[in-house]
Amino acid sequence: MKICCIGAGYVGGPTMAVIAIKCPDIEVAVVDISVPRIAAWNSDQLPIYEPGLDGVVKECRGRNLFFSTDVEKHVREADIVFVSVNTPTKTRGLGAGKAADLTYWESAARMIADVSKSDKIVVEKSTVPVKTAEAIEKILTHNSKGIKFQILSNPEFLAEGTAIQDLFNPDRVLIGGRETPEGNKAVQALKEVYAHWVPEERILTTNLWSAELSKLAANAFLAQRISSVNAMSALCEATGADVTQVSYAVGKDTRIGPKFLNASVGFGGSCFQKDILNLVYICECNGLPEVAEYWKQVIKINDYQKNRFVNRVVSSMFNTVSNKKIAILGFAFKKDTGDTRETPAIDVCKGLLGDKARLSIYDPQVTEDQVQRDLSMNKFDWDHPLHLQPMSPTTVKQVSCVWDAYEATKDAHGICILTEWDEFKKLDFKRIYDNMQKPAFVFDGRNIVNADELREIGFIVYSIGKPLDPWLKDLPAVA
Ligand SMILES: NC(=O)C1=CN([C@@H]2O[C@H](COP(=O)(O)OP(=O)(O)OC[C@H]3O[C@@H](n4cnc5c(N)ncnc54)[C@H](O)[C@@H]3O)[C@@H](O)[C@H]2O)C=CC1
Ligand SMILES: O=C(O)[C@H]1O[C@H](OP(=O)(O)OP(=O)(O)OC[C@H]2O[C@@H](n3ccc(=O)[nH]c3=O)[C@H](O)[C@@H]2O)[C@H](O)[C@@H](O)[C@@H]1O
Repeated sequence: MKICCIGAGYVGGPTMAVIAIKCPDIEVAVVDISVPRIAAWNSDQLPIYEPGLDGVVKECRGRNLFFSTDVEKHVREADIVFVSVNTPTKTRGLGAGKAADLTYWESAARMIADVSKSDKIVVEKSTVPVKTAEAIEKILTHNSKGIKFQILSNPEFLAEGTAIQDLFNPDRVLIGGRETPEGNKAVQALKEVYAHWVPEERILTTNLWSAELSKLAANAFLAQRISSVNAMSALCEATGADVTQVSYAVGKDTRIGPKFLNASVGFGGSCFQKDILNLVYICECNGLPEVAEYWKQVIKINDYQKNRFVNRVVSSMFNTVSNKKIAILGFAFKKDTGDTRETPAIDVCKGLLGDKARLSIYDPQVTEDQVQRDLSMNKFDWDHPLHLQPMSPTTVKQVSCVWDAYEATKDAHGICILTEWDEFKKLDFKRIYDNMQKPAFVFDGRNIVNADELREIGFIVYSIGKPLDPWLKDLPAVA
């Protein structure tokens, strides 16, 4: 059997590498229109940082895993074609700011129809609006020259930073297909691929629309938990409760569970916001404004949390950060990834720059070039293939990036911790304090420092959702 995956990104690359390592009898080709991305997959410096990925790729690359820009050849030869291309939020026209832009999906589908010479199973791996399979089916069958295509929905649930362990040991694999004999056969064929390593009871099969909607629903529920705990964090600060204690107590209820209840400066990542906006749009299109409004609130609270954080920083520092050096520790949207798509750090940095701060940024996995791109890019432009993203000629002058947390914090007035990298927990804060301007502030957007210890050293500390430092008590949290 031959598998081809269109789109060698955060999903396509790791997912196919794991299929290749677990299924030595299957030949897997990952193809992409981006020449540098494929070159990187074929080099020692993979295009994405993901713990454990290097080892998996090294073991099967050149054996039964291939990365190529020859998209048409590999699609033509494949029995199963996964499509894992970008599905960004539309920035123009109908549904702008909400609906999914299916440009890349449609062009992939048309290309599949053009080059195919044998029947194929086409698998939606990208996250798409519910009912997309119907549109894809139409594109394929109207251009098929008699070739038969079966469309399956097989959404991906991996999280970045833990992608390899998530793929090795998934909570579930979801496969949706048409409820016809041909549809069932296609579902069975894909099920057999996963059955190489996933226990049968964890492979769920549903109809197409349930599979498509379950992916949007899962991301909406996960993001909703974070917005719920973040909303509580604001109330904790106002009342003297401690959000970590509240989360622990709430999560002990087995019906709620302990995971995904960490208050933060806000959730980021390429999907939560995009997928919820997409869900909101679908609800509106289906005449369900109340349901749309309900999910919109998850995004609103996330934006509120990021704003609230910036306002805390500015109001604590005598209501101005103009020309003050602020150290930003962490820029990626979470630890163990270099991904900065929709990271809360972008909004926080933009907020501080709006108040004329000077920023010194350190993230162990993010380059200066990436930070500059992110800070000068328009909303949602980041989610297009790299070579199609508009290049901004301007650099943000008040921003510099360094490769060391001590360098970033030297002479700074304040520190904002925006990613929970493990190395930040082990920093020598006494040394940092001695080299900072006084009073020295720490704003912990991830609740990773020991606030009491830092206060002992002399810092004024703000931790999300924790009882406030006396310094902060009478200052307005929201300007
Ligand atoms: N990043 C994540 O953790 C997850 C992402 N998803 C979904 O998976 C999809 C892909 O996401 P990522 O892998 O993060 O995106 P990505 O941007 O890392 O990768 C997408 C790749 O597709 C390529 N591409 C676009 N159009 C193409 C075409 N017509 N032919 C060949 N290649 C093409 C791009 O050059 C790019 O390399 C999205 O729909 C996303 O919502 C789902 C679960 C997890
Ligand atoms: O569709 C997707 O793209 C993926 O989106 C998320 O995965 P990911 O965005 O990679 O990472 P998460 O671990 O979910 O974190 C998302 C954001 O929420 C934040 N977060 C997470 C958990 C928490 O308790 N608090 C919190 O603020 C993280 O710091 C991060 O900014 C989902 O967890 C995956 O199941 C899904 O496949």
